[in-house]
Amino acid sequence: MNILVTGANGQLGHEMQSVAEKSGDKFVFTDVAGGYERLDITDVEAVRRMVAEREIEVIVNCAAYTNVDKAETDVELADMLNNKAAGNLAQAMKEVDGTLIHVSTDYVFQGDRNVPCREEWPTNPLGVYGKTKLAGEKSIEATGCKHIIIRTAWLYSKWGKNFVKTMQNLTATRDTLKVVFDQVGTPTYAGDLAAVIGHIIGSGQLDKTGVYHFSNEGVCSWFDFAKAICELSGNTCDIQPCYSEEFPSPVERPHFSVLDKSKLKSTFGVTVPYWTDSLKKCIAELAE
Ligand SMILES: NC(=O)C1=CN([C@@H]2O[C@H](COP(=O)(O)OP(=O)(O)OC[C@H]3O[C@@H](n4cnc5c(N)ncnc54)[C@H](OP(=O)(O)O)[C@@H]3O)[C@@H](O)[C@H]2O)C=CC1
Ligand SMILES: Cc1cn([C@H]2C[C@H](O)[C@@H](COP(=O)(O)OP(=O)(O)O[C@H]3O[C@@H](C)C(=O)[C@@H](O)[C@H]3O)O2)c(=O)[nH]c1=O
Repeated sequence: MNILVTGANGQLGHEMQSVAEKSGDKFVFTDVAGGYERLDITDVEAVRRMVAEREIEVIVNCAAYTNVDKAETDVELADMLNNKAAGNLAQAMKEVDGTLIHVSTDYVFQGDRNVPCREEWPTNPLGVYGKTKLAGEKSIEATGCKHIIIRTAWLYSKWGKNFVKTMQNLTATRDTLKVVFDQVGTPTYAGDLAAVIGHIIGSGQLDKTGVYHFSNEGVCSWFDFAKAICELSGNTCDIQPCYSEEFPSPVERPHFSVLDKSKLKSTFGVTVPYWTDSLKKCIAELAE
């Protein structure tokens, strides 16, 4: 199969490259930066051309606008990337009867119930990032293409910018730190998400159109996550829990966005690593 990966220079895009190395399928890795073959997903004609020339049957969309705070004032670009471009990719797949594997977020939920969020629950994003990601899901569905939308959460890896790398730096350079404990969710190691995407492709289950949830197993607050990162990195910062109000941000985030993964596990038959086990793996990789 010929598979197009967009956003190859991002966290998930990098991890998809390890998946490709172990696969018999032919992958084309693209981005707007980083020395990959150039594909701007906002350019629908360029997407169509690449799909036709490379006879693409599956697109794995790892490209997105992921700066949650900045999206509040950069609404047009966030919408262009997270919504309209997602629709472009879906349209291109519809035209060749291919499948779009797309990644969305726990931030589509308001997060005001303290039970794990299920796929069919009502959504109510609190900020521009979440709103544009939800609009992207709807744009994909509207094309009628075969699609697998995976909502994930709190993604980290050794690549790019993420909470693990930020906390490693802060806890190595500061004596004390405040981290919110009233936002609860589950971290996701991008390598585990890429492996699940590889499994879905490899097991020929691309016709199982729908929305699915995936994160690592377990539950924690950003405070607990920060404590684990600090300890596993061998740092000794005094981290104190705080309320969201004490950590100023232009955008409100969900208080409880743990994702229920039952649907993905039963549909695709995958087992999911516990969050601290995967965190240990990533921190070991970062130490190399
Ligand atoms: N990060 C997280 O915590 C979470 C992410 N997600 C979702 O998971 C997916 C992957 O996220 P992640 O790997 O962290 O994302 P990254 O921000 O690490 O990577 C996104 C990539 O897309 C590229 N890109 C930007 N504009 C374009 C464009 N016009 N055409 C093609 N590529 C472009 C970026 O390039 P450049 O850097 O040059 O802009 C970057 O390389 C996204 O859909 C995201 O919404 C879901 C939950 C949590
Ligand atoms: C750096 C820092 C952050 N925080 C808080 C801010 C925020 O509420 C929380 C996490 O910080 P971040 O900047 O990583 O948050 P954020 O960028 O909102 O992370 C989100 O990114 C998008 C792309 C997603 O899809 C989400 O799943 C989620 O991963 O920790 C502290 O309390 N203290 C600190 O020192």
